[in-house]
Amino acid sequence: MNSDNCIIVIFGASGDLTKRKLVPAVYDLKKRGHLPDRFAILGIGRTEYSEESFREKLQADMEMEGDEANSSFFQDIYYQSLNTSSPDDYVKLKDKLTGLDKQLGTEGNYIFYLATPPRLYSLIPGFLSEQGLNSEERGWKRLIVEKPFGTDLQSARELNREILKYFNESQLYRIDHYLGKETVQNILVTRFGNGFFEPLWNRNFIDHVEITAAESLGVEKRGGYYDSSGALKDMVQNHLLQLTAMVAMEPPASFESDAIRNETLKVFQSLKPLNRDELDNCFIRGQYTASTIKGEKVKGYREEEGVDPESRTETFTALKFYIENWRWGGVPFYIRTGKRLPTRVSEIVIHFKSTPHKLFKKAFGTQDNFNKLIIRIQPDEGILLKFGMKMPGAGFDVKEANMSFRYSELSSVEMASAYERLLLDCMHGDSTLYARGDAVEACWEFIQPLLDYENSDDPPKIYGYPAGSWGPDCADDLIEGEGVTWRYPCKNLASDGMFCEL
Ligand SMILES: NC(=O)C1=CN([C@@H]2O[C@H](COP(=O)(O)OP(=O)(O)OC[C@H]3O[C@@H](n4cnc5c(N)ncnc54)[C@H](OP(=O)(O)O)[C@@H]3O)[C@@H](O)[C@H]2O)C=CC1
Ligand SMILES: O=C1O[C@H](COP(=O)(O)O)[C@@H](O)[C@H](O)[C@H]1O
Repeated sequence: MNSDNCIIVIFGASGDLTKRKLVPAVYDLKKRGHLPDRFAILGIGRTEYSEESFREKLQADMEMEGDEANSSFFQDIYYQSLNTSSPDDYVKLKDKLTGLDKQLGTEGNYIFYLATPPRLYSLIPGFLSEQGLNSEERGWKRLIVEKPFGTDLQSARELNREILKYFNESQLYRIDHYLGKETVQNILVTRFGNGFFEPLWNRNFIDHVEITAAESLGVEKRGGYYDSSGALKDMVQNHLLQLTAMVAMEPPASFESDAIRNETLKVFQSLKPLNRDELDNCFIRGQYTASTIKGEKVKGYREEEGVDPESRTETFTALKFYIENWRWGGVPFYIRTGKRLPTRVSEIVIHFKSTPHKLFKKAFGTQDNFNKLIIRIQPDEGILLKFGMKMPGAGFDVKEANMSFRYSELSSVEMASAYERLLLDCMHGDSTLYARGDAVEACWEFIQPLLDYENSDDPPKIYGYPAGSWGPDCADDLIEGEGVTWRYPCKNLASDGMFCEL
């Protein structure tokens, strides 16, 4: 599909997200021939740059030299310094855009990308609207809003309400970059493009579902932001619940954006509310402590730059919950995410029920339940099916066997980054892989009792776990059942450090 000629206006253009994700994503789109003939990026920030010095900064950030740096891509990048809170500066922005339209032929089609501190997300749309920059009289106007979309249920509702005064839902693109990952989209194809998974995909055959998003890095340079957020808001409210919806949703009637988003919303609306009395048994919080990983000393969270030395913000969380509907009644979902875990891996494990009668166990003493489907989101994307097979030789010794598929074997084409995919979708006006306002609010509604508990006078415990381990030991207690544990794709790496209550 061809994209319309357009300008991407990035607010927060001197920031980390722009240099690490957004501009590289547009660069890759250009390399793959996905950009329209007439196109520009207009960077916006308070910092003063000339257009040339802004281009040079981006080339340096992207470590580009020689031919790459001289490519026509950088000639399409412009910059305007602007104080996001000054109404007069938006007059200058409008003039700049009108000038670029005349010069380049971009036809008044603009994507406004909000990559600023989140408090500005509710202000910038109002200022844009004062200048008529939300009007689609001449060219389309789309607004991409970065995460976090609110910090709790009330603020998310207010933010929706405020932005919707100026932009319609159809113009609004709330980004959740997990939805841009190829393998996340592939969950839909796996489930709804094959006849044999779906008949088993329900409470009759599935024992429990496990979703993990583990990171080996700590908070890096984002300590200031992270300390006011924590794993629950940073990862669970958005990415992990979106993954849950992909696993749990009903087949949509069509592949239209709203058909899919209606089904994901129904999942969020069916999440069994977490009630305060149960929370101590289904909600675990952890924070990484100093340790040694592969011989190297690693800081604890409280020693990280920008973090309160007495912080009680969780860098790990695990949660057990249920989806109350016909398909999933009684099936526990376990999710966990954390920083400074032993490896970077995101995966979904569907644990199938064991056979009703353990024929081989009775006769020969061995027959575990091997039946799992593992959907690996990253890295080394793919799908692994585990089942039991007879070991060659006498008797009936049953061992685990694997059938695996690697995404990289399907095509030699390099996979697009999530931001690349999502930006292209926005250029095409396709919001399927963006979160709808009602879904974002439903996710906050589910999380809110946990936030209330965290902010109460008697907050939940927080446990220290050594950086490089799989989080607090007590996370294992969440999963109930004979011989059932989390899947550990790689062993603990921490060679010292303490598990403790903080
Ligand atoms: N970095 C990441 O990996 C991710 C970031 N995000 C979200 O994207 C947004 C941007 O993040 P990130 O790039 O890391 O943040 P940075 O702090 O690196 O950049 C923020 C940018 O906003 C600009 N800005 C505009 N107005 C203001 C203002 N009034 N006060 C302060 N800064 C202002 C700053 O430029 P100037 O000073 O020139 O005005 C700066 O370029 C955040 O909301 C974050 O939550 C989401 C996912 C990942
Ligand atoms: O949104 C976020 O996601 C990243 C993890 O993304 P991934 O694509 O690397 O899995 C996380 O590090 C960050 O804290 C969070 O804000």
